[in-house]
Amino acid sequence: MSLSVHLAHSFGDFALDVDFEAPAGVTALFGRSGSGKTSVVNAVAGLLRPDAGRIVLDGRVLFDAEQGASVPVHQRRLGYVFQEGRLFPHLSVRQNLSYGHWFAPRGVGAEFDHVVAMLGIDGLLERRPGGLSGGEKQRVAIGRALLARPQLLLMDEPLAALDEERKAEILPFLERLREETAVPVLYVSHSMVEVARLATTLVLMDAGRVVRAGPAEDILSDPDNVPALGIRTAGASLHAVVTAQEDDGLTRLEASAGPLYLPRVDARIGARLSIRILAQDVILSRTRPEGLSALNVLPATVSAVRLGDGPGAIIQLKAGDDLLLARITRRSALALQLEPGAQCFAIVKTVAVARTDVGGAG
Ligand SMILES: Nc1ncnc2c1ncn2[C@@H]1O[C@H](COP(=O)(O)OP(=O)(O)OP(=O)(O)O)[C@@H](O)[C@H]1O
Repeated sequence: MSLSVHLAHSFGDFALDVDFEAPAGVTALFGRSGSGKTSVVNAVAGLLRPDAGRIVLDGRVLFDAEQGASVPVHQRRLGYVFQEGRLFPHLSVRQNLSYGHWFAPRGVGAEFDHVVAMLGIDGLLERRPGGLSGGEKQRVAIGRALLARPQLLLMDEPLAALDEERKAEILPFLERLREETAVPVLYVSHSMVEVARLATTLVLMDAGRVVRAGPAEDILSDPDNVPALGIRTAGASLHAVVTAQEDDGLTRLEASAGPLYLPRVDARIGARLSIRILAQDVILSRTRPEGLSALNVLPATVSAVRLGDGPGAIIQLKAGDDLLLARITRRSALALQLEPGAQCFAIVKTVAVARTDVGGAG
C-alpha cells in the first residue's frame, strides 16, 4: 500500500510544487504555517484540483492532469480526521461509528469490536458527542474514519485543538493505530512531538516545496535538517527497554549504549520504548564525568558535525545502535575537538525528558 503524490498548483502568489512517496505507515507532512500541507491533503482528498500532476494510491490513479482524470471525492475511499472531530451531535457514539459502515464494501462485527477496543472507546458507545472530552471525540472520529475501511487515512492536525494533557492521552492510541492497522496515514502537523512519536516517513515542506523526504528517523537525526526542524525542537530518539521501576520514582531502561533513567514511565518491564532527546538537552564531555548530578551518561562517538553560522554547533553522535543530536556552542565543539570519530560521553538530565517524548518503539 503506498501513495505517490506529484502535483503543481498555483494560488496567485503561492506556488505548490511537490513530489513524494508515502509508503505503508504514517507519513507526516511537516512544515511551518502556510507551507502548503493542507493544500496537499486537499489535492489527495479531491477537494483541490491541481493544475498539473498525478496522484496514485496503491496503483489506482486518483488524479492525472494529463489524462484529465479525477476520481470524485466520495469514490476515493479515503478516511478523514480533522482538527475538530465533526461528529454528528444528535447520534450516539455507536451510531456515529456505524455511520462509517454504510460506505464500507463488506460487513463488520469483529472489526467494529477491534477498532473500539484499540481506541479505548468501549465505555462511550451509548453517549452523545456533546458529553465527551476533546480527546474522546477525536478517538471516536478516528474510529469512524477507520470503520469506513479507507485505503488511506488523512489526518490534518488532528490534535491541534487539544490541550497538552489530552494530546498526551491520545498519542498512545495513534501509536496503536500505526502498529495494528495496515491503513497508511497521511498526517499533517506542525508539532515536532507528534511527528517524532508517530511518523515512519517524513516529508518536510517549506514554501510549497518538499525540502526533504524519507524515513523519519534518518531525517530527524540529520544535523543538516536542524534549521528546518527548528533549533529548539530538534532531537533524535533512543530505543530502550524498561528494566525496572525503582522505589524513588525513577524508571530504569537499557539502551544499547547503556542504562538510562527517566522520571516514572508508565510501562511494563520489558516494554520497548522510543525516547526522544532534544539536542539542546545533551551535554558532551570528552572524559567520563565524576561527581555529576545527571544520571544518564552514555558513551558515544561523534558521527557528524554541523557548525552553524552563529555561535552554535550540532553534533551527531552514535550511541550504541542509536543516533543522538547535541546542540552545543561552536566554541566548545572546537575546544573539545569534536570531530567525526572522536569518543565522548553524552550527558542527559533525567528530568529533561518530557512525558510526551516517550513513546512505543513500534
Ligand atoms: N483556495 C485558496 N486560494 C488562495 N490561496 C490559497 C488557497 N488555499 C491555500 N492558499 C494559500 O496557499 C498557501 C498554503 O496554504 P496551506 O493551507 O496549504 O498551508 P499549511 O501548510 O497547511 O498551513 P497551516 O499549517 O497554517 O494550515 C497559503 O499561502 C494559503 O494562503
